[in-house]
Amino acid sequence: MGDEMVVSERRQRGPHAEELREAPKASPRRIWEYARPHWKVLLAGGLLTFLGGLTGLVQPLVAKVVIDALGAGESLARPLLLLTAAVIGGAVISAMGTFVLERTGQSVVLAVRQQLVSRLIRLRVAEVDRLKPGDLVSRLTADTTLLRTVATSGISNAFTSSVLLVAGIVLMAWMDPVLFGVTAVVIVLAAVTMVVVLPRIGRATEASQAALGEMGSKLERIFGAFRTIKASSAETAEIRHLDAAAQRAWRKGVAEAGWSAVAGVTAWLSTNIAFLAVLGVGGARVASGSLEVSSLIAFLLLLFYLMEPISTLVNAATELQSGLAAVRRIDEVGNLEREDTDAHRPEPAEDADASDAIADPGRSDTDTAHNGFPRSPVPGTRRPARVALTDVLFRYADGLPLVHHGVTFEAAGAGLTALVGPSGAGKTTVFSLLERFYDATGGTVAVDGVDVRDWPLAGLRGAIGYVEQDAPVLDGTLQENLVLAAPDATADEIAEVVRRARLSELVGRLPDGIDSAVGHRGTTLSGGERQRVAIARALLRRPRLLLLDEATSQLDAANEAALKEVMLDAARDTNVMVVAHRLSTVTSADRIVVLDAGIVRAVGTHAELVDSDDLYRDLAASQLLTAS
Ligand SMILES: Nc1ncnc2c1ncn2[C@@H]1O[C@H](COP(=O)(O)OP(=O)(O)OP(=O)(O)O)[C@@H](O)[C@H]1O
Repeated sequence: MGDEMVVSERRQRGPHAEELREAPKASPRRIWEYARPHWKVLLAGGLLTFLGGLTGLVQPLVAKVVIDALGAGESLARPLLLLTAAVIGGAVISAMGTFVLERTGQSVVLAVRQQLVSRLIRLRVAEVDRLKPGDLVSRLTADTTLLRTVATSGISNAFTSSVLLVAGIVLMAWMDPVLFGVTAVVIVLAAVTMVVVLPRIGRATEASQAALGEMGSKLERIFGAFRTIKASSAETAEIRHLDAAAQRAWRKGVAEAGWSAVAGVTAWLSTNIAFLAVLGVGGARVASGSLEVSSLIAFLLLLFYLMEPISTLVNAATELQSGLAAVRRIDEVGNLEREDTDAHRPEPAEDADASDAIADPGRSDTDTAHNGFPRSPVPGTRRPARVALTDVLFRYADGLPLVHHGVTFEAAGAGLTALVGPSGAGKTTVFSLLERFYDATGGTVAVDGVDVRDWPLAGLRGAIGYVEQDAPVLDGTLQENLVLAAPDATADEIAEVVRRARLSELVGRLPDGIDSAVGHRGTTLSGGERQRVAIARALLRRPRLLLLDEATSQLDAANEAALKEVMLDAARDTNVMVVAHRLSTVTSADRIVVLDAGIVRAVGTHAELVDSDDLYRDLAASQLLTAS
């Protein structure tokens, strides 16, 4: 024990940061990357909007014809008809274009949400352990909602306004280069102001979204321990925490609104000043006879017409900044370490042990179906798993002390193995390594002679039934809870585990039987019932290895006896490992592993250990209650 183990590069995990790793500042290209799959629809929508806008551009030109016709005393019927057709046609085409573009925006958001959900669910346990779920939830809800604005009106408005603006500028330059020069000076000054203002909008948005995320985390903290908050009369203090985050979101929101107002007024002022300047310079030129009145009016109309695309473009740029802030927060989730669900990796490893395990005919129960998940095993063909830990070194994160200092023990075949030891000895951590919630820092954790890191993850977990210490029951019905890990279980199989987990009486008592709702976190069930539901769920998976983390709280005698019976029953044909906190559990165990401060002190039966191990004798004398 205690030998330094070298872990291959492949197995090393990245540094363990305390917060979400900051994604680099998002560029507008990131938003384009999300939109790219829809480029054809985007193009069609863009063309429609552009066409709609073009008919608008034609209007000043037609107006010039109307005025010229008026001056020449010609009929107005034709030009007016043309103008009406341009207005109505333009409106219809614009509406179609806007719809197509906004629909694309919604599709972009849908894709982002789907990707985010799949990333969140596949996060490694280690990442979720150090993060705040409430903040992650806000990235899925609040940030994607923000992205929707930019991906819908933002993309379409930016696109249409830019095109119209460019067309307008070209038209202006063609109509009168001098007046265009006057306009350009004013517009360039406005653009410079925007360069200063826009990044500030982005930063304010990001800070306000972060504050929203913090509110989510605080709420999640409160509802995660609602009874404790009430019982501790901590409502006022918790409200203060939430209020502080809400105030921060408000401050940043106000800052964002302020900068947006500056951007808006800059756009408005610049076009109006340009209007006045053109009127002044153009008027002087009309007076000197170098410009026709109709040309000045047409130019002013064009400028007036361009006011809208300019302010829309400014709005779109503002939204783009918010969208980029949201994309950055969404991208940070993408940087988190995810599990390789390796649904399509057929074999565990290249080493000899691994191929032995695969070739073993007794392994029919770990066969994988088309999607890599274990098939329902044929009763009678299940072979209990072999578990072996060899010189396992483990720390939860770089910089933290070792939890396991070289743990070595074996638990092979059917039977009950009890892990005992003082609180914090590293018992639950053994289960986390077997389930690969975490990977060992050194040494090997093997199931059936194959390093767990070389098992396809779905295959490994499919062979294991796991009952956490606080035996979580999820919101939903009893039936939904039971089939969580075995969605294909038949009614007979469910009835069988209900009987084995001593739940028949409960099912009989509930108003809707097995279809009764159990409440958020199973609050309508007792602690012992929740535990048995969790065990039944694990058993329904027909595991070859059952990991049971015994609750530290005391159960009443009837519940304790029921639980022990269920365990012993399962141990007849399954390798059952239990983190034991009760004397009755260990005395029934076939093998007891005594862990102390990250090393295995002794292995044996109850009788052997009472004779040979002082720590065990003390633990047994104190009923193995680990809160020592
Ligand atoms: N996610 C985690 N991150 C960092 N440290 C952890 C984490 N989980 C557990 N630890 C630490 O690792 C050590 C071993 O924890 P573990 O839960 O394995 O102990 P245990 O023997 O099961 O204790 P108990 O009997 O009280 O449940 C403890 O010191 C604990 O503080």
